[in-house]
Amino acid sequence: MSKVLISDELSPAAVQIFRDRGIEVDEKIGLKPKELREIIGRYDGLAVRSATKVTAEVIAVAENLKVVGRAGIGVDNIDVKAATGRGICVMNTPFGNSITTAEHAIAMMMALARHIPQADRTTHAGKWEKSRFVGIELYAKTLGIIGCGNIGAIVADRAQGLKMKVIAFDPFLSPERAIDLGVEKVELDELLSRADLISLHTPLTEQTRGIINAANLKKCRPGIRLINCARGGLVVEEDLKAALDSGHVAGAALDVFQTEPATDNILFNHPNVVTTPHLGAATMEAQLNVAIQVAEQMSEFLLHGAVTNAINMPAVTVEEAPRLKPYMKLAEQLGTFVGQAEEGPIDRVIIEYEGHVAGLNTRPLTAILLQGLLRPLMDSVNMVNAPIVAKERNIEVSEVKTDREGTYHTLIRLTVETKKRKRDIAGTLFADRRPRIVEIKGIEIEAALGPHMLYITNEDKPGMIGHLGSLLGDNGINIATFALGRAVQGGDAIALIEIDGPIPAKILRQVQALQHVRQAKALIF
Ligand SMILES: NC(=O)C1=CN([C@@H]2O[C@H](COP(=O)(O)OP(=O)(O)OC[C@H]3O[C@@H](n4cnc5c(N)ncnc54)[C@H](O)[C@@H]3O)[C@@H](O)[C@H]2O)C=CC1
Ligand SMILES: O=C(O)C(=O)COP(=O)(O)O
Repeated sequence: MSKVLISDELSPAAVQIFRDRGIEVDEKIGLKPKELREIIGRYDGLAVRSATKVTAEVIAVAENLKVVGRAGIGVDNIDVKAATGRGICVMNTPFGNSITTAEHAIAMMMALARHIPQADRTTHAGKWEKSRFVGIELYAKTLGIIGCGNIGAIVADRAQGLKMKVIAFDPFLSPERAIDLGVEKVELDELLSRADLISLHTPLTEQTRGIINAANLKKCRPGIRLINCARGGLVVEEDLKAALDSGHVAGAALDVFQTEPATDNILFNHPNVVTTPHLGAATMEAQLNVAIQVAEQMSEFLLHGAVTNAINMPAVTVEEAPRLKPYMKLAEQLGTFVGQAEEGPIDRVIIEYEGHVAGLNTRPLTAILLQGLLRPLMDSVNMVNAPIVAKERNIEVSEVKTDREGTYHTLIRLTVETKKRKRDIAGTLFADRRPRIVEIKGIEIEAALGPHMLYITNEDKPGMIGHLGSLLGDNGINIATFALGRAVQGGDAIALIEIDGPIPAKILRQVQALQHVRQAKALIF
C-alpha cells in the first residue's frame, strides 16, 4: 500500500481523497528539517505547500519517494534538480490558486493606492486623519506587469476592468497572446520607465532573482508603487528600503519576503509599506482546489502511473496510462537490449513509432526507452532525467512517427549509431499485450524477452545450434525459449535464447568460442 506524508497545512479534502483511494496518509505539520529527514524514507509521496523545504538533503534520504506534490504553484521550495536525479516526479497545481492570487494582487494595489491598512489602524485608534491619507486614483494609470503568465494575465484582465492601461514584460509572452490579453508587450526598461505601478508575477528563477534592485528602481518614475505577490527573492529588500526612504518609491505592497516566515524584516513598520503574510493563495476556494488537485494527481500517479502537471516528467493522462503500460515495457526492453549490446559511446538515437503506437503519447515511451539505453552506462539514470542525460552526453535523439501500418499493426524501432556501427531493433505487441522482439539488424525473429537472455550472432551453418544446446545442457543451463532468425540461407543469423538463470562467465566464454559464433552476450531484463 502506498504511503503519503502531508507536511504543510492542506484542506482536509486531501486526506479524504488519499484514504478513499486506499492510500495511507500521515499529516505532520511543522516538521523541522531533521525530523523530516528522519521519516521521509517511509513514504512514497510527499504533499507540501511553500513552508516545507524539500532540499537535496531530504531527497537523498527519501529512499521510497516517488512523487512530491506541491498544493500550489511555486516550486522554488523543492530542489527539482535533485528530485529529477533520483527519478522523483515533482508536480504542482498550476491553476488552482491563480484567480485567488491575482485578486490578492489587486487588493494589495487598492490598499496601496488608498493607504487602507494605515488608515484602518489610525481610525481604530480614534484618530480621524482624513487629510493624511490622500491616495491616488487607479483609473487611466499604467500598470506594468512583470511575468504575464496565468496570474499576470488575470491581474491584467482585472486591471483593465478598472480602466488601467496595462503593459507587460515577459520574454515568453507571444505577440498574439499579448493582443488577446489587450496588453502592450514591452521590454523591461520600457516597463520600468513608463509604469505608475508595477506588479510582479514571475517564478523565482536565476534570471528573476533580484529583478527589482537599485539599478532597476532608478529607472522607474519617481512615485512608483510596487506590488509583490510572487516571491520575496524577486526584490532586493535593502534596495527597496533605500528607495522608499528617499521617497523615489511611493509605496510597496508585499505578500512575500526573502526569508519566510518573515517575523523580522527591514521593511516592517515602514509607513509606506503594506504587508500580508504570504496570503496570496489563502482563500477557502483556492485551498480546496489545490488540495483536491494535488491529492488526485498524486493518487493517480502512485496507483496508475498517470502524470499530470509534472514539472520534470512528460504528461500521461489517466486514460492513457493503461494503454501506454505494455508499450512502456516494450520501449524499456528495446532500450535495455541495445544499451547492453552496445559498447562504444552513442552518437545518435532514432526511435520510430509505426502504426497504432504512433497515435499515442510517445514522450514517456521515449523517456523510458532512453532510460533503458543509458542505464548500463550509469546507475543514476531514470525515466525522469534520461532525456536530460542524453542531451548532456551530446546524444542526438529523434523521433519519427508513421501512422501507416507495416507488417505489424504496431511497431517501435530503435536505431542507435556509434562511431563504429549502426544497430537497430524493433518490437511489437501481440494481442496478448506482451512485447515481442520482431527484428534485429534487419533480420526477422520472434522472441519474448525473459529475465535472462543469451543474444548470439553467428553464421548460418549446420550443427551450430546443436553444439550450443549441448554446451548449455552439459553445464546444467536450462533453455526456456529459443528463437532464431537469419538474413539469407548460410548468411548472418541471430539467436535469442531465454535461460532459467544467469550464465556463468566461464560458460559464456565457451559459447563465444563455439565455431561459427561471431558474438555472444548475456542480457538481463
Ligand atoms: N503569493 C502567493 O501566495 C502565490 C504566489 N505565486 C507565485 O506566482 C508565480 C507566478 O505564477 P503563475 O502566473 O501561475 O505562473 P506562470 O508560469 O503561469 O507565469 C509565470 C510567467 O513568468 C514569465 N517569466 C519567466 N521568466 C521571466 C523573466 N525572466 N522575466 C519576465 N517574465 C518571466 C513566464 O514566461 C510566465 O509567463 C509563481 O511562480 C509563484 O511563485 C503563485 C501562487 C500564489
Ligand atoms: O502557490 C504558490 O506558489 C504559493 O506561493 C502559495 O503558497 P502557500 O501554498 O500558500 O504556502
